[in-house]
Amino acid sequence: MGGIEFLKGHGTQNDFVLLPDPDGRLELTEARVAALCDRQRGLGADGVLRVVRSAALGVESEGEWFMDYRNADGSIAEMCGNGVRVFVRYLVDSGLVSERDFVIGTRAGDRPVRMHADGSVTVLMGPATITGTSVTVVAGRPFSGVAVNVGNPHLVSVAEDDVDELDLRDQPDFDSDVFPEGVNLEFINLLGDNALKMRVHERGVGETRSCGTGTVAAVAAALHLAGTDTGEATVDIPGGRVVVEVRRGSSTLTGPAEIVARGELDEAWWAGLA
Ligand SMILES: N[C@@H](CCC[C@H](N)C(=O)O)C(=O)O
Repeated sequence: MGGIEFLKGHGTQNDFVLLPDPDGRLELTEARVAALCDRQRGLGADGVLRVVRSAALGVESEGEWFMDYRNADGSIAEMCGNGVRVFVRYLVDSGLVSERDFVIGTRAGDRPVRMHADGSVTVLMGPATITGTSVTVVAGRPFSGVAVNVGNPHLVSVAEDDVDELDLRDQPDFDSDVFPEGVNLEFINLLGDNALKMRVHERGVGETRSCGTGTVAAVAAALHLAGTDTGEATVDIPGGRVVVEVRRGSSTLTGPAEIVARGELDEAWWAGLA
């Protein structure tokens, strides 16, 4: 029996293990995802992208391929903006998709995508919906924020000081009445000239070097605070830069996507994790 194929990739240093599983045969348990993502006892990643045919999961989608995304702790999330770009890069590079414009199925719904000649990818991210306000506490310091849903939940706080100064090693507190399923927490500086700087503490992961849905939420929140719902901005995250456009009822995310390695998992190790 052949081993289990994997690839490693990242989008602005939000990194993923990809598991090609076209027919949906892999038994992807929480324990296996957590072990794969562990940077000491596994390959190390912020999340897992299982590459599976929508039909194999019985998912209704215009897209042939479904992004089955899992957070590093094994939890399931609706959507991953950086993950979609890496997923697209893999599908095109491997010849599984021959078009440059196509649709990916996700738990948040279908996401139309376009892969550009330089390997970067634009994703139509759907609406970024402002759902209210809430407060998060980082190392005893409260930050009020704007709650935004981009398929998954976010709370975006504008920081007065440089976001580089924040200590995001521990899970910041948040209001679990407002976010019963947990929340991704973004902290931004408004740089002017349609530019933001952002750091993020992701649900199910911890601090990451980028979060695509988070950058869309950040731009939507910044526009909302400026009294509008339409605009474009660059977002600098520790792992690089993306470009976000927000319109009423829709948004796009454009950024790089890289595949860096491929190999086979050890079958005995995998079997021992079940
Ligand atoms: N890194 C992702 C978001 C992944 C899901 C998130 N942690 C959640 O639980 O909602 C991105 O690039 O969007």
